[in-house]
Amino acid sequence: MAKFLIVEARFYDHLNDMLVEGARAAIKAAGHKADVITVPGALEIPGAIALADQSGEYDGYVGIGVVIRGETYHFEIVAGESARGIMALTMDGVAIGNGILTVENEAQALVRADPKQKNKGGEAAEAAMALLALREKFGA
Ligand SMILES: Nc1c(NC[C@H](O)[C@H](O)[C@H](O)CO)[nH]c(=O)[nH]c1=O
Ligand SMILES: CC(=O)[C@@H](O)COP(=O)(O)O
Repeated sequence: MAKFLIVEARFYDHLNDMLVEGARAAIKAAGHKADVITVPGALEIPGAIALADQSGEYDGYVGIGVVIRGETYHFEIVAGESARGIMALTMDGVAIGNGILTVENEAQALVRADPKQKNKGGEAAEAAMALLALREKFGA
């Protein structure tokens, strides 16, 4: 059994509830355990994962969040830099699934957050578990 940490940026409660539900369900269905911590926004997710990984307490991570485009360039920064930070950690061998929605509007987010529709939270958890399985396969 592996232990995962779901790191959620709780910007939109109703959307995060669905994303975390999907991630938890996928992890439980695979026979693993999950804890959840909350950070202010998506930009804090990579740093929180890096800090948690230093503890050695977790085998893998799922980043959960919702970034909805506003009026300024900030969307590109939040969406792009949170993804880049997660990618940098995965390239360093940390098993992370990216469940941060980067969307134009709430309607797009609802479809992707809903476990009964696109279930992006569950999808991200599956990705984290797949990377952990590769780590174990390659003895990393
Ligand atoms: N606009 C959204 C943000 N913005 C906040 C940043 O993620 C960050 O917390 C802040 O810049 C302080 O470092 N975060 C989201 O997760 N979603 C958004 O739509
Ligand atoms: C994704 C964002 O940062 C966005 O919510 C911020 O909105 P705005 O660009 O209108 O300040």
